[in-house]
Amino acid sequence: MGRDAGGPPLSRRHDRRSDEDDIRVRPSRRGSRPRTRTRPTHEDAVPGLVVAVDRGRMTVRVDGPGGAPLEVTAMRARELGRHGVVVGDRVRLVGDTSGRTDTLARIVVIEERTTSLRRTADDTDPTERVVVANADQLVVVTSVTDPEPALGFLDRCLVAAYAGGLEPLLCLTKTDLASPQPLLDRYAGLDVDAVPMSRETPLDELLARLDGRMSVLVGQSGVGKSTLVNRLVPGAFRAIGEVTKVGKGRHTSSSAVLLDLPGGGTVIDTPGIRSFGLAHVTAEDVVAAFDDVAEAAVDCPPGCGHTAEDPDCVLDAWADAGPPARRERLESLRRLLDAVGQLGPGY
Ligand SMILES: Nc1nc2c(ncn2[C@@H]2O[C@H](COP(=O)(O)OP(=O)(O)OP(=O)(O)O)[C@@H](O)[C@H]2O)c(=O)[nH]1
Ligand SMILES: [Zn+2]
Repeated sequence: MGRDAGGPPLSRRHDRRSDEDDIRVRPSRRGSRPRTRTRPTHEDAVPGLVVAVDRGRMTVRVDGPGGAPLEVTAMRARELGRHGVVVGDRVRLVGDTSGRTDTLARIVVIEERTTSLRRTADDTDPTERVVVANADQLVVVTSVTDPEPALGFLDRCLVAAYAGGLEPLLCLTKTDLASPQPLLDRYAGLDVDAVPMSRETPLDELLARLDGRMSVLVGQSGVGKSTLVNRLVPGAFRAIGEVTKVGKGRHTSSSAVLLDLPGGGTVIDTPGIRSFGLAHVTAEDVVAAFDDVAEAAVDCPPGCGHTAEDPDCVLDAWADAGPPARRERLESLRRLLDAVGQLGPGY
């Protein structure tokens, strides 16, 4: 929207068009100053991908000379206001994009996000933070034992994935120690894709799902996520066996970092994410990720939470009217909806 330098306050305007005409015939008292501030078009800005964020400094990957990837350090331009930049953001840069030591470019545009993995600090604090932008899938790494699967955390990860537009994938580690079957059964009703994994399992099955896509990896401490990342991205050198206490993660180790898979595709490791506050998520956001359920739920009363306690929820009737698998699907979905309703990120 254009801003007039010398026009009357908006409240006194009756007809915007005549007002503009008025200004044209009666030049602003400030003389040569242009009436409408011309915002830079940034047509020559260089497109890039944010691969790391560290205390206000972004590492942005751009096409260097000859198309070879080049990493440029950049800051947010002031004109972006409070708009945050996260790993996975597609941005446009101006200034020094040479990537040489001690140079700094400016991020002037953040492209619209296709997906956003979000969380809130806890379930009562509605301030939401985008953790990663534009990722295709959320890979939830969980061990089948040692440590025992944190079911509440798994449910919460799935909810965050569905609410953010990411496809969830379960990567079930340490299958040399126990069977993944109980976990597979738990999520069967939701059709969540799952890959069993141990240190000895070939990576093919997992790589087939990561190929050509941008995937975020989340997992609680000790599940074997670093072991996995080091296998997937030789040279990533993620620290293995490091003890991190929930809620006491150091900031230096908590930022997400984007890593390239040798065969194509990228994984984003999120060492600091041990919980998902879901204050920003509604039951509707979750239900919307399941076409069949969403279609049935249009007959629910407005604001229906779709849980077993919601008296007029039509989903029970929907489940009863179909094959037994529908009931299983509804039960699985309601477990996720319970996670939305629960308080406390440690749930
Ligand atoms: N038995 C078995 N142990 C594994 C497997 N994968 C990893 N481990 C062990 O589990 C422990 C934790 O592995 P990490 O890779 O450090 O786990 P993490 O998820 O990165 O945990 P943090 O370092 O706390 O973030 C280590 O002692 C690994 O050697 C597996 O497939 N089977
Ligand atoms: Zn309902």
